[in-house]
Amino acid sequence: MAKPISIQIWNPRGKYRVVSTKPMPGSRWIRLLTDHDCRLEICTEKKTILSVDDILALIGDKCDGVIGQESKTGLPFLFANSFHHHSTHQLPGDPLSIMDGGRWRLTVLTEDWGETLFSALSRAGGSAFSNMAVGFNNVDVKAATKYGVAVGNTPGVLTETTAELAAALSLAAARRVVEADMFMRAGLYDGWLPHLFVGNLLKGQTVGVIGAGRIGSAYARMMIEGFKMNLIYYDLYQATRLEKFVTDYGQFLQSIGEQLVTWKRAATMHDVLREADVISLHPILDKTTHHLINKDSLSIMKKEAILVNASRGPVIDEAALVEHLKANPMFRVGLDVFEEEPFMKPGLAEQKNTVIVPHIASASKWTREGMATLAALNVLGKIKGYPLWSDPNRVAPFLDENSQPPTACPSIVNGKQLGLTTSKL
Ligand SMILES: NC(=O)C1=CN([C@@H]2O[C@H](COP(=O)(O)OP(=O)(O)OC[C@H]3O[C@@H](n4cnc5c(N)ncnc54)[C@H](O)[C@@H]3O)[C@@H](O)[C@H]2O)C=CC1
Ligand SMILES: O=C(O)C(=O)CO
Repeated sequence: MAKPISIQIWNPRGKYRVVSTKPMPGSRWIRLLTDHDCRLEICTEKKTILSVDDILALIGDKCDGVIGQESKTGLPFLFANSFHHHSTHQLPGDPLSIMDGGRWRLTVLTEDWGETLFSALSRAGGSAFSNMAVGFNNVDVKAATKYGVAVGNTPGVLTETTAELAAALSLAAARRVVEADMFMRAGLYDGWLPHLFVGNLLKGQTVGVIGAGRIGSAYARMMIEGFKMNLIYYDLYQATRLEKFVTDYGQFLQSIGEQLVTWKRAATMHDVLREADVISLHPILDKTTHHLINKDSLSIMKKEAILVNASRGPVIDEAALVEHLKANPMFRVGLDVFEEEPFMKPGLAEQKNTVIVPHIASASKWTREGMATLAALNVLGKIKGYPLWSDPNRVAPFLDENSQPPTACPSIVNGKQLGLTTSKL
């Protein structure tokens, strides 16, 4: 069995043993655990992704809870976690086979939180696991529930930060910021030209959002308030608050003599793809959203459209995207996530009509420290037998540095299945 080499131990005499598979930002999460009688072991191993064997070694014979990382794309439980019953999408052949330097090889792209790890955690006396992420497509929630392990995630604290990065990618792609920056640095600029890096004006255009949940709605508001764009969205559920916001904001604009902004809930995703000038993807990753954007869906988008993805890489068929980018030089993308992270499909990096960043959408200091705090409090709360927080989207009380957090688990995704009670707070 592979043994992780380096571990940092805090509060060695603590009664409850909690393991974190990675160092996390900030120190409040460490204090919260150690102040509550936890012995905290942080794996400081340099590997980006720990293998199942590494994590088994970390769990050992006695472990009360684990904080894990989504880290990468995370395909393993894509299909197991789906709560939706119909899909027109094909299952991928072998999601863990990736092309590396011209050879196919097997790899594990993420911490693989399935049957093996949850049964081991349960045998070690553990009942708590939390991802330091809102997405949990790397976790087999059914297996966790079977072994009585609560699965935490970190919603709310990363909504605005992630939406801001999606807005940054939209702008950078629309105005060709990266291309122009590279041109400048290469010393190619020799004076103003009428045709130099002409891009798209956003004002008055239509922004399309696919998956208008927390992040999708926050992004929509930014684009509507910032650039006075009209909205078309597709989601399985009606985004009532977002619709009301656009109606009210449109009326306000009219009252000051400016042009109205409008919203439309599309009956199908294809309506969004056909109509929108900028399309941003914000759904969860499950079997209904795997390769949602593929050769066919790309073909119905406007030739000069902008596509942004800060959700999960496999929502886009990246090989089809590369072909589309090659054939349509005025079509542009902003990508924070990739189908087989940390790799990119051949040809993507060479395309000038791309803006590509390494999965940094939630990377603001406040958000990352907050994610660490929420993940630690999910684990601590379950160990201590605290109830579930009544509204996982209202996490501010857990993040106030100057007060003790509520005695509740901020967000447990299988709380109901485990029969956990909900806090009255
Ligand atoms: N790039 C990054 O660093 C980050 C990525 N994320 C990703 O963003 C996702 C969304 O996060 P939140 O907005 O907090 O989640 P959320 O649950 O509030 O929103 C997801 C929305 O997608 C919708 N949806 C589900 N299936 C759909 C389908 N087939 N078609 C259209 N819409 C569908 C849901 O109804 C929901 O409204 C996360 O699950 C995660 O994978 C989140 C944070 C940071
Ligand atoms: O929270 C998530 O789901 C991420 O991708 C990392 O912020």
